[in-house]
Amino acid sequence: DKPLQYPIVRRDDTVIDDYHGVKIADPYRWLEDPDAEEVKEFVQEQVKLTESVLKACDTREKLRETITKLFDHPRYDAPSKRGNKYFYFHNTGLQAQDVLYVQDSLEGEAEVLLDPNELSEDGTVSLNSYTISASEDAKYLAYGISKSGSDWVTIKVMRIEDKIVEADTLNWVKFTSIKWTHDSKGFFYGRYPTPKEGENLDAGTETNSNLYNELYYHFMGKNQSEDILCWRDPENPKYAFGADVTDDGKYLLLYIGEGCDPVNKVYHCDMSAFSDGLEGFKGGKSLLPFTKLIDNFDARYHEIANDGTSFTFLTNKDAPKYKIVRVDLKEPSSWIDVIPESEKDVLESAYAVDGDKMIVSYLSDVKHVLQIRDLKTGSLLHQLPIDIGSVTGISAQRKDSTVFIEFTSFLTPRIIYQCNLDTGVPDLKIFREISVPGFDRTEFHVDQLFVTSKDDTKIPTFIVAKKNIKLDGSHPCLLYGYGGFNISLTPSFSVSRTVLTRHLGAVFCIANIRGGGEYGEEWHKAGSLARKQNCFDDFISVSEYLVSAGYTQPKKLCIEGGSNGGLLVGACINQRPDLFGCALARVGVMDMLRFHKFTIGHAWTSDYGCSDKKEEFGWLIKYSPLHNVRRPWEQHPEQPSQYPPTMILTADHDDRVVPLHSLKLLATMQYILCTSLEKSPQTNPIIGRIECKAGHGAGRPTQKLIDEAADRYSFMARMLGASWNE
Ligand SMILES: O=C(NCC(=O)N1CCC[C@H]1C(=O)O)OCc1ccccc1
Repeated sequence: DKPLQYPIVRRDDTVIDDYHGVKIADPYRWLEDPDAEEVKEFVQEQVKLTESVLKACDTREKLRETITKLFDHPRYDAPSKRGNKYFYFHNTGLQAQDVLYVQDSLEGEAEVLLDPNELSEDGTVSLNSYTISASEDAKYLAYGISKSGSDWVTIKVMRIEDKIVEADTLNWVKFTSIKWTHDSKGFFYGRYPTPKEGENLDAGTETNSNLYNELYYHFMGKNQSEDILCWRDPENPKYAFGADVTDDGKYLLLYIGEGCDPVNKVYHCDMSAFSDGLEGFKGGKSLLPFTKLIDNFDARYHEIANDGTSFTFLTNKDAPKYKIVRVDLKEPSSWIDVIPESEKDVLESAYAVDGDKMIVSYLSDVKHVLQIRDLKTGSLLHQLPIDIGSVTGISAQRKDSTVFIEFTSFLTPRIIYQCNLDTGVPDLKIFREISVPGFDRTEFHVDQLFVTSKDDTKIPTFIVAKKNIKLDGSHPCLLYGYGGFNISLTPSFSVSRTVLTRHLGAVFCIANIRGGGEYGEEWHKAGSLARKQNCFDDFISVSEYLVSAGYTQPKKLCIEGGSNGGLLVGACINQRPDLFGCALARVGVMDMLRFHKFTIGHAWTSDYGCSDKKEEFGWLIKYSPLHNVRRPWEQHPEQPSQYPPTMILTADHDDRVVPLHSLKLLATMQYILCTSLEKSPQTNPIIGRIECKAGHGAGRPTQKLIDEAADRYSFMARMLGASWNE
């Protein structure tokens, strides 16, 4: 087909930065201002170009229709018991946002408690978080709402008995949980300072850096201006604060983090020592009096339970695959192991249940294993018999003897198990099973392979495909990856992926590359900082394996990733443009020299490093997608290849990874590969899909999710030459 008409975009060649003596041009710096008319025009031009390409993708409507139909099935999440009531989310199928229900008993009549779909016409207002006041009765629902997918949250409070929404409204809130004191008089939450300059700096389109986080306590019935400032640390503007109130209502725990590494400080405050609760701290005279238990960033500590001053923590201190430890606040330097570190498996989470037990979840070769253990001794009581797959949620409280477990896998949409611990041997009963009409799991097969990477590291790789495919290299293949921030890609069910494998004959793969948490902190570190290139080597090795083993061939292989995974895709097409038949880079981090300047980007230096430092600039400049676009036909004249067809996706309210990353890479690729040449060998399209009134992904309404999937995968289908079969 005829070469695309790309817009001619202004380059400002006067913008040249000096990084430790190295001059780096940044001609599209002007694309960093979301409010500039010129940037809005750039976006409009790209939207038009992309629409013209998508119109020619003939599976687009079929995909939209089939994904919509398969998506239209009732979904639930596990119930949570709070006080004397149960709470759970439910979606009838195509509702824009899940709805929060409440019931007096598991069998009782459920009623709608909060329906976010009523908060906006187009479903773009979402429920970001919620917490029920923790006293005996479930008195209040405190909840955070987000608009257009932004990370900014407005906290509201509803009285549960009559569903009246109180006047209390808290703004400038981001990245926080909500923790009630047990007297239900109020709750702790984290926020950022109200900016001095103009308003509209919490729209979700601004790029201002989020620094100087603060911890507050809100009294019900008061104005936010009367909230108590509990903690802040002006000397350390990158610090972020999290609070927790222990089950006995006595202690306030302060977690202090500085970035995204699994490391934090832990301070504690005995609130029972305050004569009249937190009232005494009104007027902001002083911060709360904390005692420092851990005052360094050597490890992560997460509280599991306490009995008086004896505290049980999950930690990775001297245990990169984590362990459970105990300390008495009265003797803060003597720690004992309760569950020692496992040789092979990662101890991912633990919850106190049934008074004297805990349910622990291990990740073992990227699949979850659940155990019941004695809280005091750590000894193994029961192994819970769950299938190969993922535990995506555990709903448990120490005072309850019943636990709810959310399970999913590639071929299991979701099963919610109910586990009663007060009977001798705990039984796993199916409480609810999500079924997807039209999905027949017997048509598919799942494998887990271990692919050898460039340095001989074994990379776990899941492969999902129709049964009995021939390994003749003929299949379109979608390879998905992430590789960072200690995040593990475990098996999950996806409607759109099911449609691709069923109707496009696609093979779907997940590569558990380094940088994730699949094998604990060593695996995470092996794909971070100076070793970030391992992520790309791993992903490229898995790609080469899929070709050599006969699953697919380069021109039928599509790679996809989001956010840090968008960086993965951007780096891999720069390094091996010949290896892929299509690339989908979603909300990617593409400018590795400037990411730390925008919103919460400064927190990511724990994985990436920072160009402010000479050595770390040296790491970043080598793989930064924006700075490594080069003409393949000039690099390797012997094989005049070109970049694969590439779709770069972003959204105007993405204030996690601001859109400038994608816009600058798009302009750079279109210039270097296409518009700067009279006649360019680059005939594969390089396009941007820029969504409006949408953000990084969380809270995206159902229709927008479906529309984007239809666009992404119909582009992929056309570029891979995949045809639709009923
Ligand atoms: O930024 C993240 N998480 C990392 C994140 O969202 N990243 C990391 C890279 C790009 C993007 C992604 O991959 O989703 O969470 C917010 C936060 C707030 C306060 C302190 C630490 C973290």
